[in-house]
Amino acid sequence: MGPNQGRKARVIAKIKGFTDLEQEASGKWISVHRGDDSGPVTLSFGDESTSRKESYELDYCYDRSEGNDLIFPREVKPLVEDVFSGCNATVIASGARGSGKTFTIQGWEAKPGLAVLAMVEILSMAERGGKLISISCYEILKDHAYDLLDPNRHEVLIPVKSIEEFQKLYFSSQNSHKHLSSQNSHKQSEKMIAEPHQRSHKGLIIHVFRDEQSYALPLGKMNFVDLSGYEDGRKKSTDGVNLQENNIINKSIYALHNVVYALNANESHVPYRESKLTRMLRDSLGGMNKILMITCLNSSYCQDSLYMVKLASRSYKGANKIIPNSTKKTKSMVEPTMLSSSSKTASAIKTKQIGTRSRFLANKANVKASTIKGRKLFDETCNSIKSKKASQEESLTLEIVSSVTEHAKQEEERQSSGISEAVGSFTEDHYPLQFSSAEESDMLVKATKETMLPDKVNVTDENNHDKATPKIDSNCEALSFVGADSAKDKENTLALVDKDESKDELPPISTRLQELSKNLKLLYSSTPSSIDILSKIDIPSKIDFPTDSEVPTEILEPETPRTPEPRLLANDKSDIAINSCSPWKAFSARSSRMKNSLVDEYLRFLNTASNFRTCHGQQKCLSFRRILSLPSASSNCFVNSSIRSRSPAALLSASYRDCSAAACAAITAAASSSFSFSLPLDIPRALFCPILASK
Ligand SMILES: Nc1ncnc2c1ncn2[C@@H]1O[C@H](COP(=O)(O)OP(=O)(O)OP(=O)(O)O)[C@@H](O)[C@H]1O
Repeated sequence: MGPNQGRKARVIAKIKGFTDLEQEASGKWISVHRGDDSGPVTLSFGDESTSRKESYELDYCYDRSEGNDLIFPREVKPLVEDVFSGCNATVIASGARGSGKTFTIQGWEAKPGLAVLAMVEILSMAERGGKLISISCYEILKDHAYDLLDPNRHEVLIPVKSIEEFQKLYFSSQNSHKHLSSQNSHKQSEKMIAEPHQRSHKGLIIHVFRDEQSYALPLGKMNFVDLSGYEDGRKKSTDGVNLQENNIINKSIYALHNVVYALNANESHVPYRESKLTRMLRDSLGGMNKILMITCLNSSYCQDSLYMVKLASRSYKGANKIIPNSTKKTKSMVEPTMLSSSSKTASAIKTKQIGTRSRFLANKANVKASTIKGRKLFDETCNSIKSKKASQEESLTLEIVSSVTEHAKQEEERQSSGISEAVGSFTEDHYPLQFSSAEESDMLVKATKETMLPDKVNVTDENNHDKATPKIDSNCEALSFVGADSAKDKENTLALVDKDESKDELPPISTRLQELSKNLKLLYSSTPSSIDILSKIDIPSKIDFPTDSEVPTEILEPETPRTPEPRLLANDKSDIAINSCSPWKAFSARSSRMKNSLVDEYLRFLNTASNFRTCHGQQKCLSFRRILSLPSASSNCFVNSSIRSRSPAALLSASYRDCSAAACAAITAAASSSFSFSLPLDIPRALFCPILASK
């Protein structure tokens, strides 16, 4: 409804209707001050017992008496229409425990939730337009994604033709998660059964397909996410959910808000990699896609609701980004998890680590500050078990770090190394791989150690280019590693690695970082955003390229560090920096050698993406052209398998987003011949030859 003033996400609240009990027990603690009907609104919280008054601004707030029948036509129906025009839309309900998230998203038969109302609308629109609909449901439990519709947890899309069918699938899937999860292990199964309210994030994806041919490549899709309730970590858990689980749940909530904040603030860096959920939703959150964040608020006094509205308000404003535990200012947001532990061992370890880290940072901050920022040294993963003492020490450390970092920033600006942007944007925005296990992170640390050595990051060495490329990748991955429980330890390890290296009389870290920065810049300069567009280049008119509006903006940005061939970077003479307007033009402007190389690389990629299967396990013929003209084709239709096994479909769409625009252009050009191919992919190089010859 109301204008979003250029922001990507609309952030609203819904105050849960009073139950009889609540009405008796407490007065009205939330007041909504509306200007006009389109918002924004100010929410005031008055807690009579503490005479506390706080106000927060949001796009809009639905009061107790305003239900889904009002919210749907005003907020969700327009998003359904967007989905049919090729956008993805995401509706997220977050809030404290029992604040009405499930009521809002799912509802029940007599009072359907927004997802059900959306499905009714989508089905009737699909019927009118001859479209196909499928759904998939997933659950994120302890940062692992599970498919709720498949007992074997393989990715599955269920075609849906009627609302009855949908309700049967959807409601049973929402109830099936305990059963499904219980298959994990006997032990866990017992636990699940014993805990009737096991907390997990639940998501529904409604995919809209143009026709049968495009099955597996949705025209658009609509996500509904029921985010488990935020819970103050200091409180004794009421449902057996332990502190660690609480932290994981809260971490996803922070991560999602950080992403929404970054999108609303139009930040160049969007921290999608902070949680499994944000990684999964990634292709539905950026670009032209739509987001509706609904913060559900308890109708009677609830401290957790207050935390949630603070988060929502920050996301709304796109200011004061929440980096839990990173500054004194944001400390209140993470206090619950910081202060709740009584583990002395953990405290001692933590204290030691903090000491080491603070000493390290004090010594190295003037050269490492931007890298630290890129790695989110103090994200919520640091809010692990610790004692009060440890948290006090940490806050002291944080103050030190924050001032040192500030100093380092200034220093860094003087040196204009540019490493921050390079590392930051490579690592999180543009690198979709996930590293969640301790082994993976160990490998990454090892890789980082190797790649930090300047003699091993010689991207200009023609002979070594094959070796150099993966090392640069590993380096970026390692630097970006955040989110796993061991992140902090790994960061400390990194610190020690640096320290040890300096003992061996290697060049100082500043020199090495500069070297790395230089190399990253070289990589950047090879990507199409910085390639001169030769306007005179003759583009064959028969080629049917995606229009600029069809091409996601990400494509035009410097993306995955994997794609460019270092050997070519050094030799390609056309590195003249002008922003490109389309991948094709960027590609055309390249030397034939570069084109050849990119095509080779892309073919290699596609040809290794074998065993592509549709949701029903049957190989299908897909129009290559369609894949390309639908760049937003979603990996989320394979959402779970993309997380677990990186299905070729997910890889394919990810590659379209993330590989260099030039490589995409090669494919786009090839697609102009409208050929189709059967998967598993085996694309002969000959397909590209005419295009290369014509250039
Ligand atoms: N708008 C509303 N009007 C009246 N009752 C409501 C409303 N929303 C929720 N409730 C009731 O409040 C209770 C909690 O709601 P719900 O289960 O939707 O909360 P939740 O946030 O999903 O909880 P959890 O965090 O445990 O998943 C339910 O009994 C539900 O029927």
